[in-house]
Amino acid sequence: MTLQFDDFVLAAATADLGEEPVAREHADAVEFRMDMAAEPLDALAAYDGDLPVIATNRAAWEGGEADDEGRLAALRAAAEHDAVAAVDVELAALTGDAAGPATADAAAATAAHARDHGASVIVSAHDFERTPPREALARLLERASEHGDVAKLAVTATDLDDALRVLGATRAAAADGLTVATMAMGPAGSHTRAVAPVYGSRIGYAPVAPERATAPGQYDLATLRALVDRLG
Ligand SMILES: O=C1C[C@@](O)(C(=O)O)C[C@@H](O)[C@@H]1O
Repeated sequence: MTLQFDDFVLAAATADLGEEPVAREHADAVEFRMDMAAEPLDALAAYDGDLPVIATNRAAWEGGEADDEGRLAALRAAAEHDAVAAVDVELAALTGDAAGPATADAAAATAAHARDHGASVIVSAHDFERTPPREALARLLERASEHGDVAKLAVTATDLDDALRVLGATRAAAADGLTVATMAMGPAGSHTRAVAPVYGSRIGYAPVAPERATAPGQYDLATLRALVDRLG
């Protein structure tokens, strides 16, 4: 399966691919949080859903639950499944900033392997504490774009000025021709999940049920679908 990201893609974020049938009504894709799943590669092998899968194996150092040991190898194996239309690789892994040069090589090999198997590469950067200054947001989106098909930025808004900065950076990057996915985490940023697509963000993430949120401030899937459709 393929995902182009020419149009907005709403991904049901889940650790359980068994949620796909319920997600289908509202989602365009499933984000499979491999790092939060028990036997993720077995689950992918058994997957027979209709929705394309975005495979994410989020590192513990980037707010996820995966150890570095075997993390990128599992993502490479995931990319070999036909249902996997995109993989998510952390910018800090690709640059070597987080886990060193060996990880940078493995991350680049993972992105290349995904492409060889027809999967797009989403390059992501997260900040679970703050929203960096506007220039830094722009730089992160540019650097992520150099490595991937979609540059994804999820930062934490503590007030409306933070949220506005994320929307401004989204608009500027999209106007420059970058393919971006942006959102502000936390309660002050929730509305950006509905509004950022208006400014050019191409991916939204939402859990099927609010108690299974994969990040702070997410709306549930049906709510985000309704908001995005209404604003779009
Ligand atoms: O990176 C992202 C974005 C996200 O953190 C969010 O804020 O919706 C949710 C994650 O599941 C996904 O991998």
